[in-house]
Amino acid sequence: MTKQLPPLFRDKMMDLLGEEEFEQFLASYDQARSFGLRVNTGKIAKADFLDKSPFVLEPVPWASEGFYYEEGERPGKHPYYHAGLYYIQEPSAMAPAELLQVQPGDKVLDLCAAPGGKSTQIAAKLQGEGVLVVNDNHSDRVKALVKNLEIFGVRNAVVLNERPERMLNVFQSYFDKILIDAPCSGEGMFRKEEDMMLQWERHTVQEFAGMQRELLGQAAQMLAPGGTIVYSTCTFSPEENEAQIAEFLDRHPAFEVVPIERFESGRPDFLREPWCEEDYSTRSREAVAGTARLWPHRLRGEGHYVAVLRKAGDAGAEAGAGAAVNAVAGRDAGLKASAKRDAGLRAGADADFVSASGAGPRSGRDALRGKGRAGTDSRVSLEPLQAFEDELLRSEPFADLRLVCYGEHAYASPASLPELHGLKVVRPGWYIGALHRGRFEPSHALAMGLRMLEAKRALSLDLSDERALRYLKGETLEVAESEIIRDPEVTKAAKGYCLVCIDGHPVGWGKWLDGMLKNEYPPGWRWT
Ligand SMILES: C[S@@+](CC[C@H](N)C(=O)[O-])C[C@H]1O[C@@H](n2cnc3c(N)ncnc32)[C@H](O)[C@@H]1O
Repeated sequence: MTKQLPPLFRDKMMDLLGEEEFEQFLASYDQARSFGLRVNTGKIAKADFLDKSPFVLEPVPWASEGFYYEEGERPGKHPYYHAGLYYIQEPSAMAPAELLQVQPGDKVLDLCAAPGGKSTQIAAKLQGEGVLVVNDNHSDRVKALVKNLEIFGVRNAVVLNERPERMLNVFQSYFDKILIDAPCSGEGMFRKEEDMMLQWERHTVQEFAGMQRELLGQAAQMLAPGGTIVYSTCTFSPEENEAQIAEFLDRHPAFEVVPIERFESGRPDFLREPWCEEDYSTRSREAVAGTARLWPHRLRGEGHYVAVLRKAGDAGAEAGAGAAVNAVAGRDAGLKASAKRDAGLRAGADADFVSASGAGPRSGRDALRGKGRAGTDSRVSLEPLQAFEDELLRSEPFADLRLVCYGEHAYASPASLPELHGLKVVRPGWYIGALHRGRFEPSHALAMGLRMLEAKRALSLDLSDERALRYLKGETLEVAESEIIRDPEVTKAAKGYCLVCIDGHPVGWGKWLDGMLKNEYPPGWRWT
């Protein structure tokens, strides 16, 4: 494979690394790559997953929920994948979100998020508490992002399809933590995706450097005092890495680098002609030594670069800097309800694609449960949704969220979110379902975000039950009434919607009637 590397790239790496290290670097292209998956601790405790994992797993040292699996395994072809129990992710790519040190309750922005690898990692760390805003400016890639968040069962995420400069007014100094997993020339992915080599040219590095500079400046404006930005790329070029950070520090004196100790350090010595400017301040030049390089010849993963940047601010927000960034915190608890907030109902906008073209949803006064129904300005009655909740849901999964209707579509949105005036909103929150002609049709996202115990009617198929795969293929199933799990005190009838689970993990809806389960698994998600 070394022969296929673009000659200009080889020459540049030789110049940067020097002959001896360059040989080691080059040799890595002929070595086997590593494969990784990350457990969704928003759905299952890590220990429980390891108990039932069908794969041989080995921990990724820098990611609390990350594991290597062996080449030849096919984790994407397993019912647990459809249950959202893990995400398949290249091991080095697990480092940036880990270094962001997300805590439940944080307000987090994933600025370049599609297809959502790192968004799902952040979501698991939030454990359903706080706000996750994910954005990507590419409309097709956003679809994969939405799907990955849904399969992961994320309840507190908002999905935008925006140019970051349009987000500045709404989110000025709003976020505690921001991840910029920047678009880049992808040199670190040459071994994993050989096509990347064909696209690589010297000028692409310069183009990406321009975009990265803008993204860093925009993120700085959306970050609260005391907040943290993690900047990452999957490329080696210093123009996109150390030079970005040095220039950013020179322009933003309120920021400093929080040193990362776990990996090889960033390279101030790469800040030289002909690759980079040379006139950075001493502070900035020295600071890039605290950023990190993940080299494929030094660890089991592909090439990445990561920098952790802290904005000056109040002491509370700054606590945990420094050493804390090197700790790997594992949290295996399930989704937890955060402090009760006012669940004000908003209703009214009429677009199917949820795009706040100035107006946005209108506010009503009342909450759905126990405090009334839609506000007087609503054109959509929420009664069918309430009836569904009464019939099917044991918990109050929307209690801490704000119900929002866009046309017929109901979402549960993080309550503390600012108004998203004028932004292209793909998902204003957890998609609950459609209110149509006096009926409520629960969404697949609702099923994926629930726990089996939250449903008053459920069916749990064993992994070994041939009906588990048949369900995922979209087939109608024979299901005896006695198999429908329900509390006779609460739900006497087996008839109607039922949360279908595999080994106790929700995979979708079915409708039971007279010994048959009508399959509600969405066609686009089916096992093929
Ligand atoms: C490296 S990929 C992100 C991968 C993602 N973080 C993950 O872990 O799955 C970079 C993404 O940035 C998006 N992008 C490029 N320019 C952007 C911009 N100006 N604003 C927002 N997103 C952008 C691309 O569409 C692409 O999906």
